[in-house]
Amino acid sequence: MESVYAIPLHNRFRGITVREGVLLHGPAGWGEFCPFADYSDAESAPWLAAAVEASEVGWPEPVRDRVEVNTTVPVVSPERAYELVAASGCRTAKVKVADPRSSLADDCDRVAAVRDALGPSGAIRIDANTAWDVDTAVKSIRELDRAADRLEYAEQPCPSIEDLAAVRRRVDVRIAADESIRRAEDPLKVAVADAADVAVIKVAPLGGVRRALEVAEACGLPCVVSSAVETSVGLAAGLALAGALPALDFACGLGTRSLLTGDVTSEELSPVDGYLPVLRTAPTPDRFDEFAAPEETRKHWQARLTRIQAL
Ligand SMILES: O=C(O)CCC(=O)c1ccccc1C(=O)O
Ligand SMILES: [Mg+2]
Repeated sequence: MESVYAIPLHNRFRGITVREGVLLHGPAGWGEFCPFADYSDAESAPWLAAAVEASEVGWPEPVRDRVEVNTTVPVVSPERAYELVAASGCRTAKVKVADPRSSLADDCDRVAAVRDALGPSGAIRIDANTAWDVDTAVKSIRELDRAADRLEYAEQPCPSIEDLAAVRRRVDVRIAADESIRRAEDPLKVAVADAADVAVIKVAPLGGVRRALEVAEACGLPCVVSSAVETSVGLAAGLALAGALPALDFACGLGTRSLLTGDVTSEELSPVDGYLPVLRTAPTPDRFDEFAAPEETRKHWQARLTRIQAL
């Protein structure tokens, strides 16, 4: 059984305004298949493996029952950033920076507003999604570190591992690797230990909770589990991973439910006081029906699913 959803976002995120995907049901429960539109079939195959693991196999036993999460701040005005962070209840915020629509000065203003909202005990991390070259990264990270009155880490400032390592040698802010791991040809083989202080681990692009646990172990760094902005069905897979990691030293990027205008279930995984429970969720008809995708979208996803199953 399959169900295709289409849920608008509150703000543009990663260039998209509507999140789409398919929910798959099997003997182990519900899984979510939602590679972004620009992902090739080959790159989408691990996303399907993750959804099949969720619905057919299930996940390892967790070692904790709740996970601290960050709130995620898209490219919005400082006023809006302040409101989002204040309303989140989280003590850690991740701020998207280096977007084509915002200058370094805009990013500094947004980060300063987030510091105001969190207070001095909060933690602020930034995510540049590979936007900078080494020199721009060094300059920008130093300025943002000042504007934030200390950054916890800077996520993927540059595209290549070599450039991450070069930036890491020149700034005293921790560096986190995300795209370097999740878009790697063989995530089990990427040596990020000299290039990063933190590994961002995502269930779907790595092919499931078990496979992500292997990648986490192989990289030998403290891990942050992040979402791909899934519904609460997909977020539960991230929570299963965060719940099963032997050590969890940083807040996870799983507080993304609030980026979507709705959910497919009434058992929503929205953080309370900065924490999410390690729970599984199933879609509920009352909520799913509101976001059931139109016919054309359903056909598109059915075709995509069939092609990737045949790989
Ligand atoms: O980590 C978070 O706080 C949210 C997840 C997030 O930022 C993200 C979501 C979808 C695609 C890419 C990314 C990213 O971390 O780059
Ligand atoms: Mg990232």
